[in-house]
Amino acid sequence: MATDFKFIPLIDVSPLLEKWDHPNITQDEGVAQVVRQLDQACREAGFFYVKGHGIPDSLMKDIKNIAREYFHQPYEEKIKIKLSAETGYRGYQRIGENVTKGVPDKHEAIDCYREVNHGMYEGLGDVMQGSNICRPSNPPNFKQLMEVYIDRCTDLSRKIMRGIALALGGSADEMEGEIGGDPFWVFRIIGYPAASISNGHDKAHDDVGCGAHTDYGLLTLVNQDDGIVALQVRNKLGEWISAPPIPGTFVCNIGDMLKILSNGIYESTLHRVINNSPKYRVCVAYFYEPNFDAAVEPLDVCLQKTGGTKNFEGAVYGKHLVSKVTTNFIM
Ligand SMILES: N=C(N)NCCCC[C@H](N)C(=O)O
Ligand SMILES: O=C(O)CCC(=O)C(=O)O
Ligand SMILES: [Fe+2]
Repeated sequence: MATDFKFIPLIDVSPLLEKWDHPNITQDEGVAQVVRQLDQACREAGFFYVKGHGIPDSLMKDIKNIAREYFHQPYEEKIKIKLSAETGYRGYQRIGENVTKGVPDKHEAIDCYREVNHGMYEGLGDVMQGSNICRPSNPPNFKQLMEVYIDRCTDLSRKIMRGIALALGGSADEMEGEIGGDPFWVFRIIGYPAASISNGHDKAHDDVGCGAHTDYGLLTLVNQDDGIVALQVRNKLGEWISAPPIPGTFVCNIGDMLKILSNGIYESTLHRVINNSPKYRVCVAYFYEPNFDAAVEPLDVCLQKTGGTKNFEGAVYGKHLVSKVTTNFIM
């Protein structure tokens, strides 16, 4: 359960990454320390920064720079990969098309999902079926860079999830196999326009780049633009705690499916984005999600720790996702 945390902790995950598949992983003191930090962060904030993650700084920067270049293009170019129901909700959405709790968000984005081929997951996959137009051919390199980046994030997320599984008292591979062995990742490249100039008057309200929401799956890796403070996380007192960018780190947070799996020991924390800076902000978000057809239920080990009663209904991840994407857009 989120507490009245005032800041978001930073965790060096390198010991976990070094030993992620060691048979005696639970006996390693370095790993045990990371696991304790993950547990505390997930209980208190549902958010944490990671360093020592092994993804080169150059790759983290390159993907943000190419995102910036993409959004800088004229609308006619960007709309060539327009998101719609026909594309399986993949592709480009302009400012105001994504809606959170009924309010249009002040961001543009490209949404990309793991491939869904015809007939996969029986009927459940149909909504998410689409060509891969979410992989733009302009700027050149974009597609290739995206693929490299997504692979690295998938690998890192799997290893962090192993640490989280241990933190919950399970085995390291607790969240693999039927739950997350074939993760239905989501990849979003997001652009937030600079704050509008208010002629010195107090603005009646901030322009909300992305309204308060929780993420849908297991674990999100956010690669934020350096130098702009815009992401905010809500604590138990209802205060919005900033998550300022720390160069070279990812901001990680828990999604709705991990809340269910942990039977509420961990929760998906509300967060939002307000870009009050005079600069355009880019953000590259990678979402590590369960298998599309995973039937997500509280883990036995978590049920035992929480008195044996299910605090949440189970969910099929694909259904949860479809219920979100089909209501997220006004186009
Ligand atoms: N795949 C994820 N998590 N995307 C996050 C978008 C959150 C905003 C969305 N309009 C909503 O209301 O959920
Ligand atoms: O822009 C950010 O920093 C976070 C974006 C986010 O929360 C999301 O896309 O789910
Ligand atoms: Fe989010």
